[in-house]
Amino acid sequence: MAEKMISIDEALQIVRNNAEVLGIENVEMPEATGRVLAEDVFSDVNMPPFNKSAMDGFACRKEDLPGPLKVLGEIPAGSFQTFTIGRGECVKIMTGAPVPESADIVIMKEFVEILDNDHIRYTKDGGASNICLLGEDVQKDDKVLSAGTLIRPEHIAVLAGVGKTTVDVYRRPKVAVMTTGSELVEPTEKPSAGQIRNSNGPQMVAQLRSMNFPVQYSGIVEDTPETTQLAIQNALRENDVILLSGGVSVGDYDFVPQVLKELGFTILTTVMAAKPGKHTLFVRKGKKYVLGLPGNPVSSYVQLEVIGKELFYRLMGTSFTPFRIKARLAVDFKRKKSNRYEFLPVIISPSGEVELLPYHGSAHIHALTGANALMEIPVGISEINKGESVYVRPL
Ligand SMILES: Nc1nc2c(c(=O)[nH]1)N[C@H]1C(S)=C(S)[C@@H](COP(=O)(O)OP(=O)(O)OC[C@H]3O[C@@H](n4cnc5c(N)ncnc54)[C@H](O)[C@@H]3O)O[C@H]1N2
Ligand code: MOO
Repeated sequence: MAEKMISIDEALQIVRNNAEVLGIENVEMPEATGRVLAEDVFSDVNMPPFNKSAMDGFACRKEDLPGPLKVLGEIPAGSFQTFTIGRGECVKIMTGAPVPESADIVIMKEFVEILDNDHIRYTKDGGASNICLLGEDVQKDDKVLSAGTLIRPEHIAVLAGVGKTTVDVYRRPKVAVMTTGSELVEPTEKPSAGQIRNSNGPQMVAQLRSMNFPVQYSGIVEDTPETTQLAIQNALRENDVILLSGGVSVGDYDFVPQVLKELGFTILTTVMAAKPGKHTLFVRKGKKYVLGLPGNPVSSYVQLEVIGKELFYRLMGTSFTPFRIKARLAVDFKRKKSNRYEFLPVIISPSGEVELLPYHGSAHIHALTGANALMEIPVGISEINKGESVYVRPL
């Protein structure tokens, strides 16, 4: 009997409810990109640490403009000099240098006329103060980053700025990638009759590497219950998650669900109202997880992006929000059945319109290489007219 299809949202919720963080480790700050902070980070300094000049020019009192102003001396960046600027006086100052307390404006050197060796005049009316005030960006003891933040290079700059040279981050999941199918040969081989090359294995490894995860490639597993069981048991010894493709649907040789049940795993998802990716298997036993993706390469790619990323980022202590935008369809779209949430390879044109591509279904990897986005078609929608807006996920 056919199993009940759950929605993608239900599947995502099941993943969220089950994925538990794997632990915390301390890493050197420069190596922390792609990791998730396991602690709040506070600033040990004010930023800027003093009233700082934003321009190369002259510091003076606004009320004395346009001058003439007598130049008392010079303050380069990196030096801290105490000038008292009085009526009709100024100090030459560089970007990044501390502005003397007695000045309330820095006039840009481009708007200054040199009158003689030590006198200048402002040639403009008004203008910004060009002073970044002490603590205007961050105050000492302010929280600058929160636990749960996925660290990007711009976060590294903040960590560096507050002198946080090592940080607590959540442990990344160790993932074994495995492909099942007696028809598969590795890319180094020429397929014989009835065989195809394993494209999912390298694709899944590449997707995980782009997330900066350590990956163990466990190879091709023949379609027998014994080899499937042995391969899963071996991979589980050193890994938190097995990411596998193929053998997860209803064929006579699709042994993965049965083997996982025999190994004591709880089956949490089997069929999902998704196209591609109807057969997306998610199972758990304690802190070990298996995500079984459909064998077709487009299905495996898409569901690693949709369900896989939710699982991996949750295990790492953060949530994953897919980046989606709304764009107008350049042509009419129709589909026969609307019972699954569909992801379709498309091109967002330079003018921002969504163009469809020739696409023959979930085995058609070449369609993905020509696409720059996935268009989303919700359940219940079978027609979308030209000019209507659709959600697209840029690739
Ligand atoms: N009676 C039914 N048959 C099928 C259904 C169904 O609901 N009822 N669903 C179809 C859909 S949709 C999909 S998707 C597939 C999923 O099947 P499996 O995940 O069990 O995958 P396989 O049967 O092992 O393979 C499917 C397809 O993909 C090719 N493949 C497998 N692994 C790789 C790989 N590593 N690299 C490249 N290509 C791979 C495989 O040769 C098959 O052509 O089931 C449908 N059938
Ligand atoms: O789920 Mo299958 O992945 O629709 O082709």
